[in-house]
Amino acid sequence: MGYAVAPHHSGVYPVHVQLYEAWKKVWNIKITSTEEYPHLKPARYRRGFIHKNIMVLPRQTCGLFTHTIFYKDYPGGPKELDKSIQGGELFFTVVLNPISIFMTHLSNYGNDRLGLYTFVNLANFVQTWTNLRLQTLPPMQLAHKYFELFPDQKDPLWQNPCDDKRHRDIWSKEKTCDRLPKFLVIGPQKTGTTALYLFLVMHPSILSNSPSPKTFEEVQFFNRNNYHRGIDWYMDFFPVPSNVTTDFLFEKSANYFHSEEAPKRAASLVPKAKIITILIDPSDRAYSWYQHQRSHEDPTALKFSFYEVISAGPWAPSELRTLQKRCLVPGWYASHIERWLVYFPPFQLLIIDGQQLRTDPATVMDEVQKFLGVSPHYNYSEALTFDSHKGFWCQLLEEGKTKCLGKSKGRKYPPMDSDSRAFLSSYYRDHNVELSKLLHKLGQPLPSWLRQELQKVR
Ligand SMILES: Nc1ncnc2c1ncn2[C@@H]1O[C@H](COP(=O)(O)OS(=O)(=O)O)[C@@H](OP(=O)(O)O)[C@H]1O
Repeated sequence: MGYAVAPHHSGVYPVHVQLYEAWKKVWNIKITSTEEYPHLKPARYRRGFIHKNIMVLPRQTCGLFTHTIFYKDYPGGPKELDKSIQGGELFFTVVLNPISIFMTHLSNYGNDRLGLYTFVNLANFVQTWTNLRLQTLPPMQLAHKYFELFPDQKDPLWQNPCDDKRHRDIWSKEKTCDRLPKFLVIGPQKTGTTALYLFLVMHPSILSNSPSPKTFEEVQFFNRNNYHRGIDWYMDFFPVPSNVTTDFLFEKSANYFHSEEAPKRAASLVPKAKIITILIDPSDRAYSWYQHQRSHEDPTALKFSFYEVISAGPWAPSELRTLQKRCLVPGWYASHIERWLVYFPPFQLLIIDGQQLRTDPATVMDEVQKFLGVSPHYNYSEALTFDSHKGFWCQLLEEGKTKCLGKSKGRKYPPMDSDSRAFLSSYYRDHNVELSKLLHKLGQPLPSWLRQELQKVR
C-alpha cells in the first residue's frame, strides 16, 4: 500500500530526514499523514506537503482518544460525542474538507467499538442531511487526488519547531532551534553584500554560517531548491551552541532579495529575524551584474553588449531575454521590499545605502550594530582602512597590512556607455518613484543616487 504513520507523528512533522529516507529505502513508503502540519485547530485548516517524494496528507482529528474506548466514558459524557457527530466539529470537518483522513484504533483494540460507532453514525448523518457523496479511496489514489485538488500545497512551509510546544516535544532531543540565524543579509546581488559580510564577521559577537562547498559563503536556502532539503540541512551550516560563545548568527544570500518565495519562507522559520538589504543605483547594479556574468564566461553575456541585453525586445532570442530578466528584475526595489514587508514588520528591516557602505563603511557599521542591538560596540573606524591599491575599504590587520575582498569584488571595467545609462534611467523611473514613496512612508532618508534620479523625472 505504501502508506505508514509514525507514532505521535514524530519525525513526520517537524521532519526528520532519516525517517523519510528509511521509509523510502526499506519499505517503499510513498504516503503518510499527520495532524501536525501546521499544528492548528480546527482540524480543517491542516495542509499537506510533499517531502523527499513522500506525500504527507493532513490528518483530521475525530475526537476519540486512546484512553477512551467505552461510549459512557467519553470525556464530558456521551452526549458530547454525539453532538460532534450530529452537526458539531466532526460533522463540519467532513463537510468543509473535500478529503478527510482519520485514524482510529482497530475495533478489536482493547474492546474499542467507539471508532465504528462514530464513523457509522457520522456517515449516516452526513448522508441524511447533506447532498455530499461519500467515497473512499486507497492511500495512493487518495494522495494523488489530494495534490491534484491542492497543487499549491505540494511545497512545504517549514515552521520554527520551537514556536510550538507540541512540536518541540515530538522533536528529537538532540535538536535545537539555537542553530538558526538571528538576521539575514538578503542582497540584492552586486550592492556590496560581500563587503558587509566581511565587516560583520570582524565583530567579536557575530558569527556567519559555515561555507557551502557549492555556493561559498552563501547557503541560498530560502530562495531555491535547497529549501526542500529541510531545516536540519539548513541548521547544519550553523555552529552547535556549546561550541560558541555567541548566538548572533547570520546568513547572507544575495538572491533572497528578489525571490518570490524567500520572504514567506523566512518569516515562517525565523519570524523574529532582522533583515538587512543594501541598495545602490539599480542601473549600476545591473551593469555590475552584467560584468559579473561576463567574467564567469556566461556565453550570452559574452555574445551581447550591455545595451543589447538591457534593450532586447520581445522577439529577441530566449537566452537573451532570460539574461535580461535576471539582470533587470532585482532592480525593481520597491516591489521586492514591499513583498518582504508583507511578512516582516518595518522595524525588523534595515535598508543600507550601498554608496555610503562603499565610501564610509564605519558609519554604516555603527548603524548596523545599533539596529541589531549587538554588544560590545565594535569600533570599525579603527578596524577598517582605505586601501588605495584596491580602491576600497578593507580590514586593517597587524603591522598595517590589509585584508581586502578578492579580485571578483571591485572589478575593473569601462564605465557604462551613455545610451545604456539613459535607457536604464528611463526603465527604472517608475520603480524609483515607488521606492522614494516607500522610503518616505518608512521614515527613511533617500540615498543620493535616488534624489538625483528623481530630479530627472521633474
Ligand atoms: N569594500 C569593498 N570592497 C570591494 N567591493 C566593494 C566594497 N564595498 C562595496 N563594494 C562593491 O561590492 C560590489 C560587489 O557586490 P556583492 O558583494 O554584493 O556581489 S555578489 O552579489 O556577492 O557577487 C562590487 O561591485 P563591482 O565594483 O562591480 O565589482 C563593489 O563595487
